[in-house]
Amino acid sequence: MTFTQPFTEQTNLPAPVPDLVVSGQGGHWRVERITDHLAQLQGTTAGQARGRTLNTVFRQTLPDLGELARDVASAGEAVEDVRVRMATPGGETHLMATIYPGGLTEDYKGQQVFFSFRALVPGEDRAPYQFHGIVGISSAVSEVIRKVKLYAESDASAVITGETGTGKELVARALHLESDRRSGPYVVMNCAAIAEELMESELFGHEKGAFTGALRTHRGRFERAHGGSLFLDEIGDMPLHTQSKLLRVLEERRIERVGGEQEQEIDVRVLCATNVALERAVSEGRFRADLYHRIAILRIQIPPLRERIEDIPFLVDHFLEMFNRKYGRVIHRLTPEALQVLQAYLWPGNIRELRNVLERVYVETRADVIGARAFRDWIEERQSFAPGSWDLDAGVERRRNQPAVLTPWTAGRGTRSLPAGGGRVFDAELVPTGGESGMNFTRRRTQSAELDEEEIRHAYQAANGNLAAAARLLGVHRATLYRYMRRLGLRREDLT
Ligand SMILES: Nc1ncnc2c1ncn2[C@@H]1O[C@H](COP(=O)(O)OP(=O)(O)OP(=O)(O)O)[C@@H](O)[C@H]1O
Repeated sequence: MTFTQPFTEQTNLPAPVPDLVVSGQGGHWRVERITDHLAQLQGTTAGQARGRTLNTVFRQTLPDLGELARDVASAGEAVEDVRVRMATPGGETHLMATIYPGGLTEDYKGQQVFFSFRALVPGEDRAPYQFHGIVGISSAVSEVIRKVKLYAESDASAVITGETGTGKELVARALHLESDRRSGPYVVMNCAAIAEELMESELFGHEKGAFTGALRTHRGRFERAHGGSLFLDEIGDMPLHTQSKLLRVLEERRIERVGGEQEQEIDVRVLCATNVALERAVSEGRFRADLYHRIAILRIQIPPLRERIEDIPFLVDHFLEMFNRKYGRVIHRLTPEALQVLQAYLWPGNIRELRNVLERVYVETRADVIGARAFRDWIEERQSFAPGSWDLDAGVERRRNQPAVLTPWTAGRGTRSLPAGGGRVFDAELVPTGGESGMNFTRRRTQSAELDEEEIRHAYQAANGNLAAAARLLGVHRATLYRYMRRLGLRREDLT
């Protein structure tokens, strides 16, 4: 299928010919032109779509088309081959987009942005992204990579947010390696791992005798990162007085060692990561608002692994290759059943946890394929240590028509109460049915784990109409609550 169809009305557009032209200012985009083909994909016609706001024509895309338009308009440069997941009236479709800036609108008040889309070519739909060690197939990973490429050209500070183990440091390193600073040093400092009283000397260095125990002159991380990038991990844990000093350094581009009398110029790009919401820390007075605005000029959000379980098979292959090199053996793959077990887990520790579990199972396995049974001990530990880590729906939903693979050793344990922030213990009762070495299981939902309309309504009202809060009250992930609502045909209006 060729997606792009030339516009008849306009002949002098740069190649490739756009399927969509939007114009706007201040982040509000309207559809100027659209091909019939693309409009039909959204259940409308080109005539009806023209003049409407972008997000009423394209209700749900990942990445968001408006955000792509904004990035391209402000950078003034085209971005090629962005994989876009697009909700359509009949389901969803994946397309490759090229987006390029189109200059000012006729009234000089706004900007135009062009999109051209193409269908994925065979092979492209299954080839994972591999970018400075970042592996994945999901639109979320594609979006992260797109932002890294875009932000690598800037020298502004960036904040990378995401739960623990989602790959924030990997992304920071990729930002450094993609930037003009790649041949300079890349220095890391974890703010949570350094005692408060040592933090300033770690960052800015100290002179000999500056304080008791300062036996030698010490170069700080800023000095060591001169000409390169400094990655400040867990910036949310930085004490307030150090935040003030950091802000001054970022503004003046000069540092002074603790106990020193001379300032020196530094040329460092600061990249930060946090797994706490900095906005909340600002509103609670734990993080300086001015520093927040200074460092959060560019932001990259990495979604948790449970929201992109399609990445799991590719991450598994990536880690198996890594362990094959490390241990000098060859394990080819996981069985589909083993993959299903991994995809049903909520991964509170995200990709780090996945890598660690795989390494343990790798070391314990003598065969060249790893089956579901190999994960038995780990699952048992997880069940007792962190109940609430399994959302069997998450793994099951994308593989409708296949039996869910669960584990016999967890069967019939029922629902327990939750740790803070956790989900339910089991969303299902686990029933062995034979299969791979007796390891195939069908899923049977337990009474207590099933959410019904009344329970959802109750939680929704108790949470004052906030679905995320209602999900927390119910002890399920927000995505799980949405799934239940869809399944029960419930809309928000039905819950009031
Ligand atoms: N997309 C990915 N592809 C391959 N490996 C990944 C990916 N994301 C993370 N990893 C690996 O997972 C592990 C954890 O990643 P990383 O240390 O970057 O996470 P983090 O978000 O910085 O964690 P924390 O918040 O705990 O510091 C690393 O071994 C990293 O290489």
